[in-house]
Amino acid sequence: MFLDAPGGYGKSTLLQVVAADARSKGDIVLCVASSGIAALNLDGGTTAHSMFKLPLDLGDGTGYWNLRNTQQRADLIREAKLIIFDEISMAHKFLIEILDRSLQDLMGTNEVLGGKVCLFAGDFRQIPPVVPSAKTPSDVVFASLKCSHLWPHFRQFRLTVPQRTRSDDEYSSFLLSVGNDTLPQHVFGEGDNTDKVIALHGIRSVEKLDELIASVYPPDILRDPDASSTRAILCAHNVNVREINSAVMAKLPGGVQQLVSVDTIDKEMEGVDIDIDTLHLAEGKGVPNHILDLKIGAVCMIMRNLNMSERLVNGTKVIVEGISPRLVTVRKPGTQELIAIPRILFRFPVLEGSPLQMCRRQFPLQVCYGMTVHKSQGQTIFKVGLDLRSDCFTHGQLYVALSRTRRSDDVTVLGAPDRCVDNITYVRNIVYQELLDNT
Ligand SMILES: Nc1ncnc2c1ncn2[C@@H]1O[C@H](COP(=O)(O)OP(=O)(O)OP(=O)(O)O)[C@@H](O)[C@H]1O
Repeated sequence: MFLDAPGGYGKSTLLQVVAADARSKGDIVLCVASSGIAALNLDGGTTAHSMFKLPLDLGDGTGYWNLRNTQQRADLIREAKLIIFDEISMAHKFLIEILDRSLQDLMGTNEVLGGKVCLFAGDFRQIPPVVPSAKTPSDVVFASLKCSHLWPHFRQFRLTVPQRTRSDDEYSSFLLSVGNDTLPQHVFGEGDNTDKVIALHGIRSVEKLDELIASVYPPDILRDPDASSTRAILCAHNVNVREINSAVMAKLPGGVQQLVSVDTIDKEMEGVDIDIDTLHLAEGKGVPNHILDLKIGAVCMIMRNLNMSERLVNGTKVIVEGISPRLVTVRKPGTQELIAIPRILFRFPVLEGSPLQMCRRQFPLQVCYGMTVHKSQGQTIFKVGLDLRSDCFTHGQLYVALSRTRRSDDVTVLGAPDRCVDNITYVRNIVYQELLDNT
């Protein structure tokens, strides 16, 4: 079964209810999602990789994984009456295809997904799987479950009433038009430099970064880390995230404490002559920087799945309570319990695509007043700033960013300087129609 609905129509909430109902009758329900942070929306949720012990490298998607490797896990999966998978539109189709073959092998049957009752949920208007090697939109579309041989086997159910934006009907309709790409297009620029954009009518526009920051994090909110953690400035690009976090950190009270990573060349690469400054400058996807600037009271995001049962996963927001070179002490917003975060080891290429691997020992923390739209998928955010000085670059990014809040009044946008006309900001909306067919 596939539960299909636009963002904020209550998919995750319904999955929770279905799981709770089945469990109340004594049935085993496995709840997974394509990311740790999305899995937190489900009781007992974990990542699909962790639940099914799937390989991180999905290869060409033709393999299968021997689920019998772990006896206890194999028994649990065999016994499960229902498998729930949220945010499936973000999962690479290879993951579902490997899961299909692995379940068939475990259950000893040729039936799709081993004959298990599966309830998958997602919204193909939202951001598709990340395909690092993608060169064209077709490469991204190819990776979607929609393009899998399994897709025709799913029976579809729809939710039709917006929940997150139920107090703002006009905004609900606007969001749907953004997701379905049915708003009128305007053309900016001339000759070869033209760009098709849509108008963000009804959304407050600002012209400077300081104004955007002040609208999301006014001084009284900045002094209250719990309140700050319910807000975010969303950006399409990491470079803007970094700029926003530096600017907000400068406004936070208190002194900065610098935590410097220990960077080394990977053991297997010993003997390779490389400058230590090159290692310090290296940046990896999901890897903290060589220098981590923190302040007491700063809102940070955890950058690794540290502990699913403690709900400390990649994307969990925490508030810094203590800083020392060996430990950073944090607490989750709305709680008082202190959690010690140690440094951990990150292994990654010195340059993207390079075979030269390096190791960085650093705290898995990143200041998160600004964050990428990708990280916000699946979340409800009380006040959103949109930094669209650099446009969105992939399918569904604008729609995900706009659909995190409850009302249009809770969004403020900063666009490129030449894209704000009469207080209306014009931005690019990328939608791959192939992903919306039959949606
Ligand atoms: N039936 C309901 N009644 C009241 N509030 C609801 C209901 N369903 C969902 N909500 C609220 O609406 C918001 C969005 O719900 P939910 O996260 O389940 O939507 P979603 O479709 O999974 O969204 P997304 O696609 O963005 O992940 C949440 O704040 C949730 O508490």
